Amino acid sequence: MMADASATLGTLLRSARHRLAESGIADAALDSRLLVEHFTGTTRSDAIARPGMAVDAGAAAAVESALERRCRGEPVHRILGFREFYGLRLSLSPETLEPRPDTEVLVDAVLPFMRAVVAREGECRVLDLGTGTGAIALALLANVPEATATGVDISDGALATATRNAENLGLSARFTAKKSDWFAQISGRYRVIAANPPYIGSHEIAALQNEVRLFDPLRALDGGEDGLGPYRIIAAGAASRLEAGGLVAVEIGSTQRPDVTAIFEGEGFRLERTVADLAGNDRVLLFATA
Ligand SMILES: C[S@@+](CC[C@H](N)C(=O)[O-])C[C@H]1O[C@@H](n2cnc3c(N)ncnc32)[C@H](O)[C@@H]1O
Repeated sequence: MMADASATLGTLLRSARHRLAESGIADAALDSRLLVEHFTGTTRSDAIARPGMAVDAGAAAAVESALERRCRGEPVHRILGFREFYGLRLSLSPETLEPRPDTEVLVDAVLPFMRAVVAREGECRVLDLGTGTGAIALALLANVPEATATGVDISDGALATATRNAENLGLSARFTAKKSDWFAQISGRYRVIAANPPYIGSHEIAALQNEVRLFDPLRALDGGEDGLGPYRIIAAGAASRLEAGGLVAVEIGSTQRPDVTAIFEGEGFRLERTVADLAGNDRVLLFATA
């Protein structure tokens, strides 16, 4: 499909879907709709009510270039530059992991605890280790107006993106971005320590899907030789940064529950709860001090 000065929204949507399907893109219908809507500035309602509306040549050319990127395997949200997480629109950058729906399970698991703390004490301090786009911290803040959060990352680019996301969402007064190698620069105590650390074994990276391996930053994926290195550091440092009665919530790979539990138990924690993701896999572990 070439940019066409006489394109209408309906023809553009149809040819975009056809083009992605022919290239073997699994979600051709959804991806084509997301790309066309975004780059033409239209909505689903426009597509239904006004399929004959003209699309100017600039917008059609932008759609064309987005489709080329998608056909070459770039994930649709990387092309859009943002992704929805827990109802929040988060900007992405090359230094940030694209937040995943599985991580929303961690937010769901922590929110009731935070609300109970706020009901008793009027505040709740959260530390989000490896914050990336700020996804976990910002979703928690958006849903608990009395809470504050510090988002830690080792990547300057990720911290810049998290800061921008906090500003765009009106949460920056309660969010602090902090550069730190896990706990190295963290001195205070927090009621909740949350982390979705890199947890893929270094030798498994080569076998990941291209969309992950080529577009998510390696630093967000690689958990060292056995994928457990970050958990060992986080478990070892958590007790001295946790307030009394605090909670540690970590996302895990689907087979890592026994290993991660043993690591935390070895540091004096007790497994409170295992939470499954939408596919039924173990995905989040909640620990309290024993
Ligand atoms: C799997 S991503 C999670 C991002 C975000 N929390 C989410 O759930 O979408 C892991 C994050 O940990 C960060 N990270 C990796 N090594 C780190 C370290 N030594 N100290 C702090 N953050 C680190 C990466 O830059 C990345 O943003």
